[in-house]
Amino acid sequence: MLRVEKVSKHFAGAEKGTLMKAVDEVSLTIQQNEIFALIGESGSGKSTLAELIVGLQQPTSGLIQWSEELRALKKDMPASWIQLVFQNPDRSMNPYWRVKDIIIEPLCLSGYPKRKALVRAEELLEKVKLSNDFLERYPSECSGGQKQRIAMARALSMSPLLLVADEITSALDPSIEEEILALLLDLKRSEGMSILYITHRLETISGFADHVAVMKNGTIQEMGDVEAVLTAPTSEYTKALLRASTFQ
Ligand SMILES: Nc1ncnc2c1ncn2[C@@H]1O[C@H](COP(=O)(O)OP(=O)(O)OP(=O)(O)O)[C@@H](O)[C@H]1O
Repeated sequence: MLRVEKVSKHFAGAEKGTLMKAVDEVSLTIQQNEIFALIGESGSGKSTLAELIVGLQQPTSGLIQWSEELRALKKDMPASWIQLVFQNPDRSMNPYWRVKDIIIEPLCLSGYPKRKALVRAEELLEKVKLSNDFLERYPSECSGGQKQRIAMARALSMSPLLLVADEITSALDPSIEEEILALLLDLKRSEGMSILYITHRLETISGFADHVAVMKNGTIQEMGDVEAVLTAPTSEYTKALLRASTFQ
């Protein structure tokens, strides 16, 4: 569905004349209706790759392309086909707005009449398993897990083909993290979308993601079917990550 081909993002390094290769010649394909996990330690290049995919940064070289069928469907790819949810939902929420206004903003910006958008907001809250009374709340009246659900409802309002979830459970308690992962699985099934799930926690992806790419220093060390990578890793780096995680 979305092909990332030999994509690099280089920055000027700390020392004069050096390069920081945040992402270096990364290639991967995200299929329709799959959860693709991107795993790696802090600084491995996950967020930079996510921002390249979403279009928030431009690659130094390489290509990021929708499949031919999708390109044929729409000549110019609308940015709304990819939505991003961050680790910190407060980054994308105006604290002075009620939840209903936060959720309907992308719809209204794309020309949806407000009354229709409000009806849609109720449906979206239902999809992320929050009751209607959240519509009138402010973000400060919601927990971290509830705010992540609201951020997801807002992202879903644009019916994305790909949802990029960047460390969205890192700041949550393990039980809330489990609930959010179950919700993502549900959404993959009900909405038929793909999810790029970025995390440094290898132990969260078993039984959840379909494919995984393991990143280190801007490059992919290993990639494949999740259960195969977790049970029979081939790279020394993945083996070390597995030893350090609580995954058995
Ligand atoms: N604008 C920039 N200028 C220079 N270096 C950058 C820039 N953005 C990122 N980097 C560097 O690129 C590397 C990858 O950063 P990135 O944020 O993608 O890693 P990450 O795996 O997402 O880490 P984390 O899990 O901590 O967010 C890091 O060494 C970072 O310091």
